[in-house]
Amino acid sequence: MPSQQRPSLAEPRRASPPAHVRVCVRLRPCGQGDPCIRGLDSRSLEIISWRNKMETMQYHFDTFYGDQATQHDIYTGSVQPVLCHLLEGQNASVLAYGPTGAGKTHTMLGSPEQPGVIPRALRDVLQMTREASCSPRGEEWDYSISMSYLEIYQEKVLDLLEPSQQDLPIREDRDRNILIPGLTERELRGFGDFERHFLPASRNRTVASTQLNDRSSRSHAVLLVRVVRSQRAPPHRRRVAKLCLIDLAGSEDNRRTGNRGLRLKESGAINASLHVLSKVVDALNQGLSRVPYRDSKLTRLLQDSLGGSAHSVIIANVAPEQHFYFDTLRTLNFAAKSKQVVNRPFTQEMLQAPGKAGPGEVVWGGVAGLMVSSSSPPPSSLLPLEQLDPRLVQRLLGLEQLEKQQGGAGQRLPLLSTPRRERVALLRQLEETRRELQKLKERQKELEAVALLDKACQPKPLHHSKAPARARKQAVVLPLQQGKGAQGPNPDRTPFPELEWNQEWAENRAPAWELLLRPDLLARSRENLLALLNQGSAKELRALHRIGEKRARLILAWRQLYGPFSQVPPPSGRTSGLFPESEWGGRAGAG
Ligand SMILES: Nc1ncnc2c1ncn2[C@@H]1O[C@H](COP(=O)(O)OP(=O)(O)OP(=O)(O)O)[C@@H](O)[C@H]1O
Repeated sequence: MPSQQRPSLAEPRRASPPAHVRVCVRLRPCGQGDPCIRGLDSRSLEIISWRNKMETMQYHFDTFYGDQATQHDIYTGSVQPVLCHLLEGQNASVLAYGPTGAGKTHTMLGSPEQPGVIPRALRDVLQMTREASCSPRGEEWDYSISMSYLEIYQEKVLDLLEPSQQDLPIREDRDRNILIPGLTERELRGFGDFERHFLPASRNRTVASTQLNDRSSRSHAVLLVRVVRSQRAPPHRRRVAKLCLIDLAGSEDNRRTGNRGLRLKESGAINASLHVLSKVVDALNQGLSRVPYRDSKLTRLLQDSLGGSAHSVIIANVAPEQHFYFDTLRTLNFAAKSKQVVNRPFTQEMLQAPGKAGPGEVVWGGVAGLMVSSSSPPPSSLLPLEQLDPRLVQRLLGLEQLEKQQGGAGQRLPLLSTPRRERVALLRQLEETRRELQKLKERQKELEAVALLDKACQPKPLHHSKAPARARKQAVVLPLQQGKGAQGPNPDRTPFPELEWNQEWAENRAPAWELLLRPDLLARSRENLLALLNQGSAKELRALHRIGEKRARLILAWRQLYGPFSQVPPPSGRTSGLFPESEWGGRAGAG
């Protein structure tokens, strides 16, 4: 095969030593009133004890920045050191945490006179890649940098570069990289590009005046920067790293903020997600098997920054005034427990055919931290074989071989003639193999279910052709199919018999009762149906007209993989069925 067409190959991940989350605390200058906290040295501080005002409690962090510290100090002391990992293909993230009005936005964004972490980091990343490509060894490498910018507002993921009200989905690929299909990504060739995209986007972030801050952030803002390093000549190695810069919304004590109405609702969402963040840190510290990343959008998005694959820095911002006392204490306690979180950064390199993966394209197979993609394919068994992770294909082939060896009549392994110890080991290996194979088969079934639902979403073609069905069938992982039986593939038999039903649904023939109902009743019944589709158990779904066991399972599988449905089929017209065309279009586009 010419190298040009060779599929991407993933090398095993190269793990770095475990890295503790680095935690620093920044104290903002005191406004009115007496301070309740003061620094002791470059790592420690003390705060008045709530039990006894004559006593203090001491805290130690990686770094403590007093109220005289400059933006430059914070950046060079805590942020700059982690950026070098980006060129090694490892992820990094910086997160500003703290109560409202304590200086998070000042630290991350700053002002034209005192630029914060974000502009400084972008300037340096651009500079670093320029220098690396000009160095004598760098001649063989191309670098590309791109950015995306989003906010999480009231549990909705909103694009700040191309603002709309669409709540973007958060997905995870099989290598646990977090993806946001549909999120805009802009290429950055210089700092001018960054300013051109970032400044107007920052104005799109939701801010409002509260009693504690005139310009209080009402959302968590996340800037994602992707750094891709590709080798010009064969073997075309490619490393991708992600820098995640996060300005969290501040926790708010609503007895003091005086928030009402919308502000109170926003505050509820902010506090709830910060509470989940705290639970995530607790779960990681206790080594629990279930870390509640999925309990909020924020933690889902931060999954690879906390306890994941990134070099992470938390900047805990605190305010010195006494009326911030309990907020400060909570922040310090969060910061103290975050110190114990250990991340496992790794580098993964891909061998990539030149020109295959430009900015915005996703290489399947688990590039470390490849997070944002406006064109990532939905996870589906319909990926052509050459796009499947080669390790998986190899594994399947090996398993298939073993399965054949142990499964075929008259082909049993000569276990009886093997010495006892080896026999036990062999049997154990076979058992493991069987379990693994079972898992893979289940996964494949799941993917087939998704593929089936994908198909159901496509508008019905005017002229029926069998070609698409064949193409899909071909793309299903081959070794497993072969393992299914001796009949071999039957070209006349659709691999997905349920398609007929789905096609019918996709055609959207309005049932007569819908046409007769009053519009308000119809709308209500559709709302109920949507709630049932999104929350119903398999049993409840089966209670629906024309939904049997299989269809209920398909709906559950879809829900699990793609999140809640946003619409039910409209009563008439030519839309694509259960999944609205726009939504489907977004997903298809993401593919
Ligand atoms: N280190 C600092 N030096 C000077 N001024 C500061 C500093 N930190 C914060 N400020 C000022 O304090 C005010 C509140 O800061 P900022 O808006 O950054 O708080 P925040 O933590 O982002 O609040 P919220 O969570 O409500 O968005 C701003 O006017 C900011 O300029």
